[in-house]
Amino acid sequence: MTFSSPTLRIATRKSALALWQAEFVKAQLEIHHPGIQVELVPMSTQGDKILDTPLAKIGGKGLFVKELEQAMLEGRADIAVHSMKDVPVEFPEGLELNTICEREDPRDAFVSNRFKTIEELPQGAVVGTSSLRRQCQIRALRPDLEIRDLRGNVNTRLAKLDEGQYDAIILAAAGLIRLEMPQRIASFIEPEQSLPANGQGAVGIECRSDDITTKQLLAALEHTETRIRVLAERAMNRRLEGGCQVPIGAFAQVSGEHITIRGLVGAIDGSEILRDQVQGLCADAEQLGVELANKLLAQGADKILQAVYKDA
Ligand SMILES: NCc1[nH]cc(CCC(=O)O)c1CC(=O)O
Repeated sequence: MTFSSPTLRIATRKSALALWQAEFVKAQLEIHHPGIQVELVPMSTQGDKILDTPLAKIGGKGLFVKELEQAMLEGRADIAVHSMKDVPVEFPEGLELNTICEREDPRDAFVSNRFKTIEELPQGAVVGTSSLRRQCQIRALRPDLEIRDLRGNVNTRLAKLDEGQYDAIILAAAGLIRLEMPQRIASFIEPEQSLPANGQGAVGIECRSDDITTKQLLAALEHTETRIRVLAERAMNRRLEGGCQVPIGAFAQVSGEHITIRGLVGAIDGSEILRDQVQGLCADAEQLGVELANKLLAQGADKILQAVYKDA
């Protein structure tokens, strides 16, 4: 299909990873729709500006997406490309999460210049992560380690590791793979040790609900299996009322018509970790996510989460 319509504008954050994802969507659109004009509209979000405070303390859902959404609502951009992990579960009136692209490796990565795995770290080693989810799972595995806050985009975090501020850091494998730094991954952390965040490794595209032309263009970028998995994971988070800064893991896998979803809620100090899983048909993915959340709530997840929100 060839195009003579106006330029499609992509609102994006300016971090290397955000730009990579926006360029990826641009390239995909150009492959599927020869002749289309696509342009990036880079902007800073609140989450990019506040760099000195742990994310868990700033709170507020959608720290990294609000400015992008404003641009779409005001007609300065047509779509926004997000890491699904950072996208709030609810959308503002007039906007929708239209497309979910194929997922990259969803696992967390152990990154260190001296050690290969968490097990190899010496007693009391310093591990950098600002994610409450990663923090509680690492603490449960290795209570002796010292967890220190680590903010900034992927390159900033790597620079802090290289300066020697940490013995190891934990990052999403997807970011390192996309930024062509897979050699930085000392080892992948399996979901049994660190259950990924909902949506980790997946890219989503948001647009105005009434923009039929754009939606037709985006249809080619949709990846059905990823959508099923991510919607199941997000349904679990939504039921637990978890924003993006919570000690919650959610990870779904699909095999044929069946889906298995694993969920985790942890106390930040790793003293208590609740795990559960559900299985069923892909067609029931979101209901199963809710069911999984209910199982975790029945185990006492609400008590753990209330304590987290109170301390934040
Ligand atoms: N919270 C920041 C963020 N959002 C998405 C990714 C990685 C890429 C992805 O999950 O798609 C990262 C960095 C990280 O967690 O290491």
